[in-house]
Amino acid sequence: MTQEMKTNSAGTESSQRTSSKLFLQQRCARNPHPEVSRAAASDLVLFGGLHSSLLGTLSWPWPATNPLAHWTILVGDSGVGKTSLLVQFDQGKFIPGSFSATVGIGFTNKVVAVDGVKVKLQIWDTAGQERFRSVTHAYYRDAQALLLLYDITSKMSFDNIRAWLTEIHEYAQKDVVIMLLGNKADVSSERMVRTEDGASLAREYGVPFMETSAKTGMNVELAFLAIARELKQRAVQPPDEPRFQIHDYIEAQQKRSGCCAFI
Ligand SMILES: Nc1nc2c(ncn2[C@@H]2O[C@H](COP(=O)(O)OP(=O)(O)OP(=O)(O)O)[C@@H](O)[C@H]2O)c(=O)[nH]1
Repeated sequence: MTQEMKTNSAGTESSQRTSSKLFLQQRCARNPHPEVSRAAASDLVLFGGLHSSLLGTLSWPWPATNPLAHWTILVGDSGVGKTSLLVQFDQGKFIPGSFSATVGIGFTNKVVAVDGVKVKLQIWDTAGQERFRSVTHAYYRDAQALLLLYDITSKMSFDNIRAWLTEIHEYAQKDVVIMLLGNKADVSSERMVRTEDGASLAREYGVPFMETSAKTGMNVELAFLAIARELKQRAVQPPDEPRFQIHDYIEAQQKRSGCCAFI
């Protein structure tokens, strides 16, 4: 995947992937918290360090963040497949090639239909590298959902999940929807993390879990649709109706497709 892919427009009608430079500027203006300002400032510097050829290909005018969209953030170690998962969901494709880490943060707007109702997701793709961590923290607070990824071929990325969850609990809202995803399930020959271990960790933290493949598309749509459904239900559900159960939904969908969910 090229650097350009990681940082620039994916360019479909219903979605746009962009640098969050403008957003960060807005955020600095309305949030005087020094940590956020520092994070934003450092991100701007990092974006400023990008090749001008890349900046030239960014879409213009810059799309504004959508206040009606549900904020969903992809987090996890560098290289686990966050960008690839988002590209697969947004464009239905996997771009193989050499790995190029995300710089800063970017978002894609995506509209999905849940029971005939349009649900807007603003999906933020964060950089997994440690040096961008303070930037990511600044976004947790506004997140309604977090997709937390590890790579099933990397034991370290799995071992780091506890640290990610600690961070999430520290910085995110208490009622944020969290889903644990074991990505790269297509690479079974190099598997280092058993499916049961992912499921068991998810159970321990009370979050839904499934294995995905950004390459084959396995469970990618299901992961985002389950999130969209949960967020939609939270937004519009009448108090007398039974609460939507994301665990049950995923299990039912998996049974229907004959695949494998571990919740
Ligand atoms: N086989 C396989 N490879 C994958 C999958 N997902 C991602 N990859 C590859 O793994 C590498 C890293 O993927 P990225 O999507 O860039 O990872 P990331 O989590 O966004 O990384 P950062 O931007 O550094 O946080 C790339 O070479 C991808 O092609 C997958 O499901 N299967």
